[in-house]
Amino acid sequence: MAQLSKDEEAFGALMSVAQAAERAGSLVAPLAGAQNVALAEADGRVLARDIVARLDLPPFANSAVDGYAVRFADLAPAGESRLRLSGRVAAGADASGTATAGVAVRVFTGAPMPPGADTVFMQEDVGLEDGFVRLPAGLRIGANARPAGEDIACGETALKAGQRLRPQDLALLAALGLIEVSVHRRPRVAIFSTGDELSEPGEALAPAAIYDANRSLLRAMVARAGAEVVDLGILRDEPVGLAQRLSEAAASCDLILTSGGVSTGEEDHVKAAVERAGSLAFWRIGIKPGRPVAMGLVGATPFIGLPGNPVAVFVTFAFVARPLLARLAGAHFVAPTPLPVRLGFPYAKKAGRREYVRVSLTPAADGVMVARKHPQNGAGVLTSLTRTDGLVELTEALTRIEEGTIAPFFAYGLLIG
Ligand SMILES: Nc1nc2c(c(=O)[nH]1)N[C@H]1C(S)=C(S)[C@@H](COP(=O)(O)OP(=O)(O)OC[C@H]3O[C@@H](n4cnc5c(N)ncnc54)[C@H](O)[C@@H]3O)O[C@H]1N2
Ligand code: MOO
Repeated sequence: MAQLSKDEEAFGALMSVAQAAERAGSLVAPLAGAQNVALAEADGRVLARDIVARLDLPPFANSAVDGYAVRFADLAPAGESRLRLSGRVAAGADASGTATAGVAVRVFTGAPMPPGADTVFMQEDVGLEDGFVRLPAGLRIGANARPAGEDIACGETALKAGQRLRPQDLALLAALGLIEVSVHRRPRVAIFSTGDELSEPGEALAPAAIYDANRSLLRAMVARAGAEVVDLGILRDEPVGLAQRLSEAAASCDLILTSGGVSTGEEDHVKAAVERAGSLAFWRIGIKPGRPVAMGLVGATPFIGLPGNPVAVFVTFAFVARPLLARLAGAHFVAPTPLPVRLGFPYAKKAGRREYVRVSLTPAADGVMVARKHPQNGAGVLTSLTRTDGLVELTEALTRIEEGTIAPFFAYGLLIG
């Protein structure tokens, strides 16, 4: 608690993650400008307009199985029926001239239903003898037949503007016959690392230097979030040059992300540079790891200063930057849904901040997944991210969490899509 009271003395109560998200959201508006892209290029893009189905899906009633189509009314009211076999309709064939009164028609999966037929018996369930088909009792009317429009009806909204297109959305658009869609322009996101201690991978490592890991992390996270990456390299710890580079980036990008240099040390120059080139909206929020995160504007371009520690970069990108990026991209941000897991450890935390704990999952005898805390929880330990399955979220009000408590778990896949 001593640390918390010192924090409060120095900085006042920390802004919550939710308040920070709201504040950040109020500073950015969705980008103007849409473009048409071919379906083959549309994965991950954000729809600029609603898509209305211009045909029924499926477009015609068809058989869901290989079997025999009949008119339900021709079946015996009780017990087995026996109908003459007449006609054959394959997928892609024209069924319009096929007679169905009092007969069973051979059909295949995807074949149009012969006119008047409403029910299909699976071939495994029937008996064949001398040009007749024996049909067991018990099938309901409409069984194994797919009516036109059962998936989506002509005139219905198939996908809404703001949907970030996933593989299954692309399949739906293709099934509706579309070859291109109108999508929002992708935000251009400038990425900088800051710090005199940073070397580029591939270069010789100078004394007291480390290789820049955060730009690789951010490049991939930004790209997976559907934005265009503008990698601007490493900025040195020097406020005037920093402000200059930030202003240049603001002129050609829609969002600036930096990592490092946002804490309290006198070598942490990023906040001062942002104040020189624009304005700070907030600094420090109630999140761990990642507390020193800063947000502001450089000119009119939103800026997020992520902390330097790589785990803090991961967490603050996922929970602070990603919702803002979605808003810029014109997307409906769907907050990832955590799943319940059982904590395999007790935990003590400070009130007033949201903590994300790196955990690995193993199933217990009762089938519930048990979360085990990674032994190293330093915000600079990259293997704590590579050797675990995801993050357990412990919300602001919690202080003491007992082993066995059910807690929300975010698999990494939910945070980097
Ligand atoms: N007196 C205080 N010290 C610190 C505080 C505090 O409140 N008071 N906060 C701590 C927390 S929490 C974090 S997180 C860090 C964040 O500080 P900065 O954003 O100023 O980050 P740096 O000091 O520049 O770097 C922190 C750490 O991360 C390494 N780093 C930086 N960039 C990269 C990169 N691109 N790739 C890999 N590693 C990177 C850097 O070398 C440092 O070790 O501050 C705490 N201190
Ligand atoms: O909150 Mo800082 O991000 O861990 O170490």
